[in-house]
Amino acid sequence: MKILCNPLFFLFLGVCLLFLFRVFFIRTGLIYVTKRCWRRVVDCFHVHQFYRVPEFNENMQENRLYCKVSDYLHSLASLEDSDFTNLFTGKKPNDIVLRLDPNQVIDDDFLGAKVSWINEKIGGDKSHLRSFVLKMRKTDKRRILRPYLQHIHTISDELKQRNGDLKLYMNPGGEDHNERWRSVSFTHPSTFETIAMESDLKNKLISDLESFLKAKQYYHRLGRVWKRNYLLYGPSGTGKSSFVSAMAKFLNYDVYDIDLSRVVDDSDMKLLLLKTTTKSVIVIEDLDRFLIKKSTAVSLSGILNFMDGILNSCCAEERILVFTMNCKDNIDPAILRPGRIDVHIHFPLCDFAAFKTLASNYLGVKDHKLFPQVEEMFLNGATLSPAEIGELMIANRNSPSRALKSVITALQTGVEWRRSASFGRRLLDGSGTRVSPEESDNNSAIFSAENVDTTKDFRKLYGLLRLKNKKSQSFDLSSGQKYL
Ligand SMILES: Nc1ncnc2c1ncn2[C@@H]1O[C@H](COP(=O)(O)OP(=O)(O)OP(=O)(O)O)[C@@H](O)[C@H]1O
Ligand SMILES: [Mg+2]
Repeated sequence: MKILCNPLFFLFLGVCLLFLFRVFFIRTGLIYVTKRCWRRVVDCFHVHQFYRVPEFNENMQENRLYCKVSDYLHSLASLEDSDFTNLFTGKKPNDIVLRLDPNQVIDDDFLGAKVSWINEKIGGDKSHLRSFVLKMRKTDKRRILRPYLQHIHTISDELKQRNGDLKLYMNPGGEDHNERWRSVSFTHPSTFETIAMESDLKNKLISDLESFLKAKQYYHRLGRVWKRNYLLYGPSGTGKSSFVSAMAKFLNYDVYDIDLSRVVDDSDMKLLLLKTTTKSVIVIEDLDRFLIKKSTAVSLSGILNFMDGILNSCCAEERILVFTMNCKDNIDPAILRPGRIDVHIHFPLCDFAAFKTLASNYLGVKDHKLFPQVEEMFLNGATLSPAEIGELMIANRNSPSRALKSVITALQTGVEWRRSASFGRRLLDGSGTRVSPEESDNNSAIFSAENVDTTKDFRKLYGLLRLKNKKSQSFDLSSGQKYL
């Protein structure tokens, strides 16, 4: 009984009880319920302000801020405290990425103020419309709103820069107007370093892109839309698509790849454009094929309007438009006039300088005793596309000598191949460009631009070459052609 009168006993009992409470609260998770209730109580004494960041604006264009907020929130450690998150595999095989489930709340602190975000799905479960809603105390609003939004911009830009997280958007076509663009991560490995191209030209193009990036005020002063149109033209397998990737990576822009065969009409094309975002490279590949064969539902004036930027003036700016073609000879001059195309870039077949870049990139060889022989062959007019040479080098990457020998054989073969092809009709123009389908349709299917990709032909040829090499060192082109 005496012990009950001892204050130390009560102190000890109190500590024990507190400890047990704590263990009980943490073990059972009641701590979270308590925290939440406490927060609700505190919230009752504050007036809040809400800001919605919808995924699309009233023109149904993607809201860039939504993407930035999404990137920012998904980088927060407090994402793990959210009640419901989805788990996905990341870029690396063992990476696990957390994604907020709809209608979940995520908390954040900024300059001592507490804010929360709700990942809302507008219009029920079947809806595609999403938004983030920011909730902050009115008393904090004036102090933190602007710096907080600026902070989100900065962090999301840094994240994008660090992760190289670019997106490739494709138009799937079809009826679903909410899904004009479908995106995947843009992982094309080409950069300006890996592209074999005359170094002066490459440097000029890089500085052209750099000066475009700095020219916002200049374009606005002239009353022009801040955009630049490039035409990349040259034979198949010379690096046009790879160059687009290099541009996008250099600029850190997303890529919108418009498949003209899936565009239903001119207004569909307009809507596609309206739904592209600023800081993007918009690409139309093989424009010559669509124009010559008229295999797209988009009219010439639809394409011209797009190139002029009349439509773009009502959309976001800071964008690059790129058109690729195999040959621009038969193209309506209206398409190519200055203003519609700002920069024309020719992608030729390989010369010796480009070959050396490829040898260095693919084989790690800067010099070799077979180089003079290869150089002589180029000087004598032999040539292949960089894609063709790249294929041979990849196939023989373990033995540079074998790779170079196979390139020499292929160069010889290529000369004979092209010579034999030119007996009947001219199939290649001066720069090695394939002629149009109309010009070549009486010739063998091998050279028909619409059916045959030179690279694929060459792979078949090369497959044959390897088979034959096992039996004998010589390669009979005429017999090879029978198999093509
Ligand atoms: N100039 C080059 N430098 C380095 N690699 C190249 C070059 N040209 C082509 N290649 C390689 O060849 C392959 C095909 O190139 P790419 O797709 O860029 O050619 P393309 O000109 O777009 O052809 P197409 O007209 O058929 O679309 C790629 O894997 C690329 O790495
Ligand atoms: Mg291409």
